[in-house]
Amino acid sequence: MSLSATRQAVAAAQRIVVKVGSSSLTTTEGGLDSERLSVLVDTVAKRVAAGGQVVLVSSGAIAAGIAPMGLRRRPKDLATQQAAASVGQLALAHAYAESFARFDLTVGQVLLTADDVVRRSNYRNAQRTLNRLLGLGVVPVVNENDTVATTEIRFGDNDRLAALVSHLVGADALILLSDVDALYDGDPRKGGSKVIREVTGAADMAGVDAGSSGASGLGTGGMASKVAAAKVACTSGIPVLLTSSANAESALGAADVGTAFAATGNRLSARRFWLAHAAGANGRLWLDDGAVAAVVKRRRSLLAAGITAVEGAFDGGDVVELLSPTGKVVARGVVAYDVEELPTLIGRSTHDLPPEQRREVVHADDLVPMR
Ligand SMILES: Nc1ncnc2c1ncn2[C@@H]1O[C@H](COP(=O)(O)OP(=O)(O)O)[C@@H](O)[C@H]1O
Ligand SMILES: N[C@@H](CCC(=O)OP(=O)(O)O)C(=O)O
Repeated sequence: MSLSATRQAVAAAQRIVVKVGSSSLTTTEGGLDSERLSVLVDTVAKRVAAGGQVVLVSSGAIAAGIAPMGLRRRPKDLATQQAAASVGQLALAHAYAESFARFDLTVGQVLLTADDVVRRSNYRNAQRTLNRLLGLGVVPVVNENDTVATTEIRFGDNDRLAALVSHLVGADALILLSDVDALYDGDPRKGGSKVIREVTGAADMAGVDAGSSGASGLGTGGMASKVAAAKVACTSGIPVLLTSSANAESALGAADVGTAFAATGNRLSARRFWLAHAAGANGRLWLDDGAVAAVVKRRRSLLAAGITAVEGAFDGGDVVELLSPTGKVVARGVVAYDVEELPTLIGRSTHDLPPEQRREVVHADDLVPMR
């Protein structure tokens, strides 16, 4: 069987982000499964020994804290989740350090909050640290900084975090390891679903039901968050392989398992990636069809004439979403006006406006179309 170009790219990747979910590292009673963890470490160490650089984005802090804290199930309230993560992250980092030491490999713990990638200055800081760790031959083990992240500033799921980290480190591939061997057209727990081997564009995803965030017992993200994360990575030029942690050896070897998502877009600059995926949007601009075509197809700046409505609380310099007449987010960009200024300008052509208000509402350089 000849491998698709995506799988060949994953197999040949030099710098790889591997994301592993809680369900792959912990027992159903809620404690670390050291045996499965060490099998994963064996596989990662093998790839490093072969000259690869691996960033491990590992979930499992909350789940690993359940048993040591004497809890019987995953806590539902944020404070207890954070307490569990505080206990569990220590156990997780310790287990990785011990396990990688079998191969004389050092691990470095990197705990990130959403702010660390949403704010541009923090983004560059995290980028520098991760690059330095990799350059020094250390295996970075990344997780969300659960103990301090509040509901408002959470990534919420590590699949998204892994996609953002992939871009941050300029990864050649992202491997998402879960408890299911591939993406199916419906939840495989229900039976009768068909496996999807390759995703090369939106057409391959038509009719796929990945659930909302229907996670299994210990995870949080579910398949929908993996699909969303795969989209973030591959539309930014990074191919993705999704499979089970039981298939990790093949995933990091011949890449002949699971579902492969082809890189559909080009690598974005740090600024454009931040604009497209990381920055929080403070408002929404509704566009007419002509403006959608100008912005998305012809890559023009957005002018006041093509805007039909404005929502949100934003100042000039904030990030906003640009919506089509049907409400689809077609682009994101940095708006040049405060929200109060726009209502009197929208729908009017530039030459009808006073000279000081003739500048573009979103300049083409500050605008990224979304697929
Ligand atoms: N279309 C689908 N294809 C594959 N798995 C699906 C699909 N829809 C829902 N799922 C479920 O999503 C689960 C994986 O998500 P999750 O439990 O969050 O994993 P992890 O802890 O590895 O992040 C699988 O166990 C599977 O039952
Ligand atoms: N940061 C959390 C995990 C969040 C998460 O996305 O979990 P999962 O769906 O298992 O990848 C933790 O370490 O428990």
